[in-house]
Amino acid sequence: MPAFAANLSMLFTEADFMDRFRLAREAGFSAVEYLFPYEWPEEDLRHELDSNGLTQVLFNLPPGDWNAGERGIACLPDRVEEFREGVELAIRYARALDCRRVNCLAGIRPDSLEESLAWQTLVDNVTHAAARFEEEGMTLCLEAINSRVDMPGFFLDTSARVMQLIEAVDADNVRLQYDLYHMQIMEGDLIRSVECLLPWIGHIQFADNPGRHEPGTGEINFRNVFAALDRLGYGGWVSAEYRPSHDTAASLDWFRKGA
Ligand SMILES: O=C(O)C(=O)[C@H](O)CO
Ligand SMILES: [Mg+2]
Repeated sequence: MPAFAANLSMLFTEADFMDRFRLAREAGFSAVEYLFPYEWPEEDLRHELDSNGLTQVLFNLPPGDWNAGERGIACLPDRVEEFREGVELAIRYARALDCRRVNCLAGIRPDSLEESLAWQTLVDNVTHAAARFEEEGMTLCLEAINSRVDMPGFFLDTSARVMQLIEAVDADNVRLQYDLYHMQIMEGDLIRSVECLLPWIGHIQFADNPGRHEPGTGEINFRNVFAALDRLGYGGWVSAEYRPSHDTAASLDWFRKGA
């Protein structure tokens, strides 16, 4: 079975955020991720990781105003300074949490923004972030997110688009974050895609589709997908990023039984 991590922004939400680390450990996880660490002091997060023996595998760069609907600012030309400040803040947290991987959300392109300008801004921002991360021994992940259900207008919505960006940036520490849920919606053909893209995949997440719930609630054959990851020799983390259909404990059958 792959090495599984729990996404604390979606799992264990029955409890306050700081209590979710303990719940993840008690459920048998050795690693966690969550959307953003920035509203908590680094030392408090570090304490939860240490006292529960957990590894932090991923978080995201600051996304702009999340509550106002922003989903990253990397493609927005009038936000470059803010993006760069976010890179430095993320590095501070990554050092404190000993987290080697940070995801960059491309953002939603407003209709008024020309596609070529959004693309060039994204290439420049990712190039900058990758260079800073390289100095820190960190990997920059780029996630393709579905623009059909969850994030209409998201600028990077296919694996091909992310691969185009990885090629344009041409840095050794930039990788594709392959989320099985988003890719099932946009592309399907999951096992063959992972096989083709494997050398560029830096992180994997999953939820079933439709509904974005736990394995077994939808159409993805997780037993076969996880077996394929093993067969292909994928050595990275595979994070459970789903909304439990009832409560978290009841949603973890896939984990207890190995999908
Ligand atoms: O939504 C997802 O799939 C993610 O992984 C991002 O971290 C946040 O939207
Ligand atoms: Mg994801």
